[in-house]
Amino acid sequence: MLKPQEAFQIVQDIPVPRQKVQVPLIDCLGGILMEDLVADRDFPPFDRVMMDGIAISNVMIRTWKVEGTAYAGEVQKTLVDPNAAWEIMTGSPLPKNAVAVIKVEDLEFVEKEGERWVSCKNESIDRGNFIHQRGSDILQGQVILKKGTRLKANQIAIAASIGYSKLWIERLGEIHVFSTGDELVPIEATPLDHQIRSSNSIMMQSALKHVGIASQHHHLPDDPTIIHQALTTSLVKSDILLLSGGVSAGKKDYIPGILKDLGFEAKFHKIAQKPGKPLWVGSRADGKVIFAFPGNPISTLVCFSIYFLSWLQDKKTSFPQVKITGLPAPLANLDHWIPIQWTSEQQAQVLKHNGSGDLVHWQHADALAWQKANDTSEVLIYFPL
Ligand SMILES: Nc1nc2c(c(=O)[nH]1)N[C@H]1C(S)=C(S)[C@@H](COP(=O)(O)OP(=O)(O)OC[C@H]3O[C@@H](n4cnc5c(N)ncnc54)[C@H](O)[C@@H]3O)O[C@H]1N2
Ligand code: MOO
Repeated sequence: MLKPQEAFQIVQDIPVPRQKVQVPLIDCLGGILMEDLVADRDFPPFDRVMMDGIAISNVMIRTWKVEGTAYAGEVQKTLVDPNAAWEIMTGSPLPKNAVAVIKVEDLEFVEKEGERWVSCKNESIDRGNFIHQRGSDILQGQVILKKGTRLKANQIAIAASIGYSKLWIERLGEIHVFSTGDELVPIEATPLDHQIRSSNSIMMQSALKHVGIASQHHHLPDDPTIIHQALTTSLVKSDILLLSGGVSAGKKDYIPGILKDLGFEAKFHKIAQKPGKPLWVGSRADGKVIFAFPGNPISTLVCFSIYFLSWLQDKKTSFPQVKITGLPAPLANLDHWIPIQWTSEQQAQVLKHNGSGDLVHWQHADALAWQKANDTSEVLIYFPL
């Protein structure tokens, strides 16, 4: 049977299916840019004043007559008298002939016989002071955002500043999440004695929502015809399906067979790990990918977090180490994911629980310690939850 690290690598090597779409800029976050974007003008487009204060051309004198006031949003002014100054505000174009800006905190203004004068005690005034020079960030016609860039908020701002209200991007489509099993009822239902409320799908959908991915949920009974039909319909719209339940050895564990009938090739079915042994992952020639998680809530949680989310987010999973008290004896043939809780910054203790169907005790888990088969060490690597 596959070791977790082998399974992890196989999953990482599956291409994440993405859709090519043109969407409003507000919806582009997290998408991958499909074209180079070019600066439509110099940035900044004019010599931009960086501080509220005055703009001057003579840096050798310390008192200037004020010729006028220039605000952001006004056309560029001209400093006519070489020994005079313009009062200027942050964001305004530097007046023609000015060579430096002095900030208002270093200035004193006085009114004399109907004229406004300004003086400054600074010892030296450097030319270019507080001037964000035209084209110093980028010149018109140069590539400002490269094709293939994953768009974060600051890159969305750049696209806006060069006039793109829509972009062509590659992004994840909606993920379809399926719970399966005749024993499951919706959250709001009152279960009969032999029934339980479904919790796996809302767990996965919440985690997806947290990372900004839209999903929809459907429940399926243990009926192969209905499952086959529902998955066929879903695969027309969605590139990634997440299923929980029906993948182990029970008489109604139909999922692997149905996925084969739908044209999916299993990358693997079963990993030498506990919990989560019967995880099924596969893909189809059209690039669609299905993760079918073992139904026990903790098995779904562990497989979803460790294998699926790291794949989806293209994250190199980091595995730091911690010293752990209360470890059980290692298993002979399976790697063991053990819930641990921090006792200090350096140490953690094992949480007692009743197996992978026990959501209650696992609520306190801060991380999953990875105890490899036959490994008796008390210092283990872990996966934060
Ligand atoms: N003979 C064997 N039996 C089992 C094996 C095995 O190798 N041989 N593997 C065990 C392991 S490990 C796991 S994990 C489970 C996984 O089984 P399935 O994927 O077939 O899941 P189900 O049988 O459908 O359900 C298992 C358990 O989880 C509950 N469940 C399912 N879906 C949900 C949900 N959406 N919300 C909450 N709880 C859910 C379900 O009611 C069952 O109690 O199989 C072992 N058996
Ligand atoms: O995934 Mo199973 O939890 O080992 O019961």
